[in-house]
Amino acid sequence: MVKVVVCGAAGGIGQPLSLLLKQSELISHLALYDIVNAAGVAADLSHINTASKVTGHVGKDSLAEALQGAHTVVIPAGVPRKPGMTRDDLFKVNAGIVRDLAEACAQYCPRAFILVISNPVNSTVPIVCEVLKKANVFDPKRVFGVTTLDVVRSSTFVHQIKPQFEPHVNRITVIGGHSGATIVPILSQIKQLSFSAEEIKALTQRIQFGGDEVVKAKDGAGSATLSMAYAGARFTNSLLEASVRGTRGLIESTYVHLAGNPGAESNLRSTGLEYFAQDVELGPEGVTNVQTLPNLSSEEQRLVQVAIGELKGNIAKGIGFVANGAIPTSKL
Ligand SMILES: NC(=O)C1=CN([C@@H]2O[C@H](COP(=O)(O)OP(=O)(O)OC[C@H]3O[C@@H](n4cnc5c(N)ncnc54)[C@H](O)[C@@H]3O)[C@@H](O)[C@H]2O)C=CC1
Ligand SMILES: O=C([O-])CC(=O)C(=O)O
Repeated sequence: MVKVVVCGAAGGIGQPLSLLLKQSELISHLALYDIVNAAGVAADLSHINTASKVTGHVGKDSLAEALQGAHTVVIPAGVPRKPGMTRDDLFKVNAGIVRDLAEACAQYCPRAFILVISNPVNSTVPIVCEVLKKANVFDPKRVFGVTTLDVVRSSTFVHQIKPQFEPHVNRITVIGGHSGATIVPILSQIKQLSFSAEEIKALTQRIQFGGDEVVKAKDGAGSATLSMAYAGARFTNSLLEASVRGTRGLIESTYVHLAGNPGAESNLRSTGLEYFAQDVELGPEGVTNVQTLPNLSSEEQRLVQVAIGELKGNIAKGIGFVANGAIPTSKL
């Protein structure tokens, strides 16, 4: 039974995510932190008749109290996209928010698992890792970029064109990162069904740009929140199952720091990247094993090369932000 902290708990993702986590029997204390409204959300959730205690913490002065003793910190803090924006456009606001939260984690809960939802994930995860490295508390097994929504969408969209594919049972590996062309679903893994080249192309495109569908439909009111809360709760629950209950063999696709993670050597060599999303086995200490990349079709290999090109820049931007404290002027 552990303490889990949600940073950004009053937001569009934070509220339903906290609601879903309130249902976990592995959480004894759910601490909700935000710069606004966290007390109200906590009071509301605290009436739900599950055993966990819920506390609300509003504003920077209460961040230490929120984080102390945390087993896991989930971070959906920051601004979402509006139509016409890329995830990278969020960097100038969210980079500083995520850096400050990571600095507080380094100080108050240096051994906590940190799950990063705030976009652009391809850059915010490097920001968290660089902050923890600077503070000498970095353990690559304990920091995760939450890319589960891409996995959730993959199963759903495949089911929509192949109803015999059960979306709740069949998991599809998604590798690369979490934005547009960096999202590479490995549809060639689905051996039980056949797809035409056109179907694969359309599905891949829809999965890569699934976030845009929601941004467009919400028409200025933000991006995916409910499906993201579901995906975030799924990843958090998998990690808690593996680390608290000790369940073995739990695998999720997630964006992690490769060097220093068990099993990551071959991915490090094949991608040449410091960070990459792929299937990871979870265990008591976080990452137990980074799985070797599955066999890829020639089209998937091409997509991975495109993803690598884009990821390089995203990663460098996150690392540079922590090193220099500055946002590249071209993006201001
Ligand atoms: N990883 C993924 O797959 C996905 C990521 N996202 C990202 O999640 C983030 C949050 O999205 P929404 O919940 O829709 O946004 P939102 O605007 O509804 O909520 C964000 C919350 O963060 C809070 N916040 C702002 N600065 C903070 C700080 N310094 N400390 C703590 N809390 C702070 C705000 O007060 C607000 O309550 C966005 O960056 C969005 O792009 C969204 C969907 C999927
Ligand atoms: O599209 C966005 O900006 C939010 C997000 O990451 C997603 O829905 O996958």
